[in-house]
Amino acid sequence: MAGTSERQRSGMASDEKLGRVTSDGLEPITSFDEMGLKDDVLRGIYQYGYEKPSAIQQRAVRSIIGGHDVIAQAQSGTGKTSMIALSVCHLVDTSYRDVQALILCPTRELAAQTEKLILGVGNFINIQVHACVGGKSVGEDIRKLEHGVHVVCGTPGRVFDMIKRRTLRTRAMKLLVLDESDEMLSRGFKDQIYDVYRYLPPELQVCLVSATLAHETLEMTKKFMTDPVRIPAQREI
Ligand SMILES: Nc1ncnc2c1ncn2[C@@H]1O[C@H](COP(=O)(O)OP(=O)(O)OP(=O)(O)O)[C@@H](O)[C@H]1O
Repeated sequence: MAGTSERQRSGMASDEKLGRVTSDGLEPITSFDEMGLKDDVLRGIYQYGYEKPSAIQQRAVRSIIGGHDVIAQAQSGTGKTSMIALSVCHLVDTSYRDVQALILCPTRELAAQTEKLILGVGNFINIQVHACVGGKSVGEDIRKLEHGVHVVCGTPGRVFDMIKRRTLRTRAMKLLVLDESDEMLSRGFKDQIYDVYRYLPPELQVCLVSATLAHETLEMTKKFMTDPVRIPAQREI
């Protein structure tokens, strides 16, 4: 998307292996106030108890909410799920009830945690979110999705099932997040991720969060992303 101008301004380097991917020159933003987040999302963040963004949040949120495709290298426990939650809360327009953001996760637990964080941070924007995961009642998924939600987080198999049934409508989707994509691939979700992707609109922002960037993850970034901004791994939260 508008990634080029940001890169040009900050004089970022390209990385041969990842193509036109950047890393250097993204100044950390050390306060949530400075990120350009909607006021009601900021209120939600502070009410949730966060005072200062973690290292990955300081580096990645601006690019995500600025509409860029982003590759964020982040381990568990670095605040990456909260980063996804607050970015999604900012990007979704809750004045209409279509699914605008889809977050694919490797496990049911991570999908549930993501749902909880979105509801927490989104407390003042009346955001509706549904965790769509295997092992839970299909009837409940259908009921929730037909009632209308802004965000779906889920495991690739169940999400694809809901898309095929046309219960999960993809027409208004503007953001796809692949959380722990290395883990999703190692759990054998590759085909389902590609199946889901084929149903999404072409004008789609894609963010990928992964601790490592394995060969298959790089392949996905090439297929799904345009000029991504890359945020390298950070050591501390
Ligand atoms: N900016 C922040 N300030 C204070 N605590 C935070 C902040 N961001 C995240 N946390 C807390 O740190 C812990 C890990 O955060 P989060 O779940 O967002 O990260 P994660 O990298 O996805 O980790 P995990 O995989 O362990 O859930 C949580 O307890 C969360 O509430």
